[in-house]
Amino acid sequence: MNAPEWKTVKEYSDITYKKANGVARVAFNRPDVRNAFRPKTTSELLDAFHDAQEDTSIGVVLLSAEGPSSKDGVYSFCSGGDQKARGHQGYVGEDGYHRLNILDLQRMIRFMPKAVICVVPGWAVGGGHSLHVVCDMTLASKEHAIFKQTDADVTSFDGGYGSAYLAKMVGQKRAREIFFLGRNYSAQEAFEMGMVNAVVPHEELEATAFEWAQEILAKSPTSIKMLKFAMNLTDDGMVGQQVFAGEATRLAYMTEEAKEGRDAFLEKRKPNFDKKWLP
Ligand SMILES: CC(C)(COP(=O)(O)OP(=O)(O)OC[C@H]1O[C@@H](n2cnc3c(N)ncnc32)[C@H](O)[C@@H]1OP(=O)(O)O)[C@@H](O)C(=O)NCCC(=O)NCCSC(=O)c1cc(O)c2ccccc2c1O
Repeated sequence: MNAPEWKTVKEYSDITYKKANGVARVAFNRPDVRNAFRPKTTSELLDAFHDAQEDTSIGVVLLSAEGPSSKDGVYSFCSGGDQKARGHQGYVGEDGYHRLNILDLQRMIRFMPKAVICVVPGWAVGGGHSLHVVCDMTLASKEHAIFKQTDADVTSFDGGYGSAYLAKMVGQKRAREIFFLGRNYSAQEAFEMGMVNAVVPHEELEATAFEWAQEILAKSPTSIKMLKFAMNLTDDGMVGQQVFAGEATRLAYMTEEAKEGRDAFLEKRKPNFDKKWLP
């Protein structure tokens, strides 16, 4: 497969954002602090993800990271919330407000009607670990990826997707070990636990993610969207039902029956549903 011709969509300070061949690549770009996120980082991520969601030519989003660190050559995906930006009630942005807006990004990833692949070139820690959990799939660098949960070291706890959903993925005992002990796990160990889809040689990581994206893009967009929402549904309660049902409503709107209902209202007449009670 030819190398993608990435085109920068928009310049940001804390992330990079590019597109090529139906794929959007959103990447952390603070490698010298292991790609820790501050509120500005998260706002930029939300902006880029919103653009990718709205762009009908985009079917897959890669959430990745730039690197390595210019200080010591270490690769990272994301080390979670920037502890230097952490204030009394959350992470403090330039506007002085305290935020936990990474949870907004988690929901955006979870509910966006497109596949999101997490590309982990190095450390995936704390809130960075939770982000990989909430993505639809994860590809990890064989040589450099390390998965670690430090929430219990810094009095934080992702009580939603980061932990409870992780437990559905790797099992209760493993999830508790990951959070309670905060150990390092290699890409291979994460794969064996069921939280990584493939362990990829570092040099091939980005190309492999792009190939996986191309395979998904060859499928039916409606099927991918409905499958994602169907798999989310049982874990997302009423919101999951709402998201799935919203798409079912969209499909119903496309029927002749729905057009008749709309037209009858606009023409101030009774609808003629023509007794199409299909078996
Ligand atoms: C990631 C590490 C394990 C890497 O260790 P290593 O030894 O390789 O590197 P250093 O520790 O020397 O780090 C290099 C350099 O980067 C800076 N840095 C690294 N991580 C962060 C960070 N998270 N914030 C700020 N700065 C960071 C480090 O200070 C060094 O800088 P120098 O100037 O000295 O060069 C290790 O770095 C590590 O353990 N990092 C911290 C991981 C962490 O605890 N993250 C926060 C977890 S909590 C969280 O992320 C979180 C955020 C939310 O918004 C939530 C919202 C709602 C619920 C839960 C949330 C949540 O859990």
